[in-house]
Amino acid sequence: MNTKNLPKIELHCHIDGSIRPSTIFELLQKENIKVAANTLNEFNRYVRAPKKCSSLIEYLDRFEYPNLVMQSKENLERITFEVMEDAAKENVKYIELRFAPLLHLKKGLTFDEVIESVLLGIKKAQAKYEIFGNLILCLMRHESIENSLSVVEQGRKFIERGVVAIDLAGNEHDFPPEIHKEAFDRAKEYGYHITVHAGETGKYENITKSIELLHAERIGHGVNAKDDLNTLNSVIDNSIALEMCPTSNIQTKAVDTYENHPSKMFLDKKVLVTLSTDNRTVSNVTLTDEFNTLSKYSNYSKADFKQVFINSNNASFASSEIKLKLKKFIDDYK
Ligand SMILES: O=c1[nH]cnc2c1ncn2[C@H]1C[C@H](O)[C@@H](CO)O1
Ligand SMILES: [Zn+2]
Repeated sequence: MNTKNLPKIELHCHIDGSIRPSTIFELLQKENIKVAANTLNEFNRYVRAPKKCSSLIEYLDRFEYPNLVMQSKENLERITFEVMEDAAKENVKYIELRFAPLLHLKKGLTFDEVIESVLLGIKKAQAKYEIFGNLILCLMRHESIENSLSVVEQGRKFIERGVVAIDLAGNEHDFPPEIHKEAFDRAKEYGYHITVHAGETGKYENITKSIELLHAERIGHGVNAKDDLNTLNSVIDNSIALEMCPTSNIQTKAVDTYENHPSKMFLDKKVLVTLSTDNRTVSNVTLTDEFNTLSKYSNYSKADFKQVFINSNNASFASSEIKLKLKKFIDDYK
């Protein structure tokens, strides 16, 4: 099966975890920022996580250098364009990119400038390639509720202009979902879609909490639903799509091996499984790589990948017009 040619949809891709290492290295040098490496080869290990980290916390360490070069309009636009370009070149037809806007205000950009630069990168990539994109704003678990509310408030004017949803990301182990409930109540009121990282390396209870308290329509990862039947049933009964990212899950120790990753078992139980990279650079994967790994270790067939496309399209936060265009890609694929 040629998985590269398969039309694909990616719903869970962090911009800051998906910048080309060569771009990060180039921009750090251009901006005279000290780097602990002399060559790109040496630099790679600072932005790519080991195959197995000690925990999600070690994985999240790899976002330090990317953040340093995401503090200007030009860089934000270029980086976003390149992530879309890389995705388009492996037949991703629609991508929902995400990032945490408050992490990009360190060198004087305003919130609006940050969002506008990223949206411009998306727009330029859409003009050049056969790919559509939308943007999800991440609230960070360790940050204050005031900061979360401020993202929801300031992002509001960008709904319908490319911003489609609010997410909760970061250290799940120490910061349960309910801390940010007020921000998610407000997000729902304002008409954002909602997705929440849950059941990645935290407790499976975070999945039902995210659905019931934070109004999640989709769950980022959700692997821990394998450990509790009531949780899995709640995912199925509420038609919650899971944004599953196998390689990232192994790195963060959410799952021990590819063979034990639950995505195929969930798919066979009619869970709305979708597949993504999470972080193309930090996890050193493309979506094609993920598909190849799944066909090797989890026995995914072409029909399974088509079902994943259909699930992803239905669960996407795209307009009905875009969804219709995307449907045609899979209907036409033989
Ligand atoms: O897999 C993840 N789990 C939780 N948080 C994550 C993951 N990958 C990236 N992040 C965090 C680090 C980024 O700086 C932030 C926004 O993209 O989201
Ligand atoms: Zn993620």
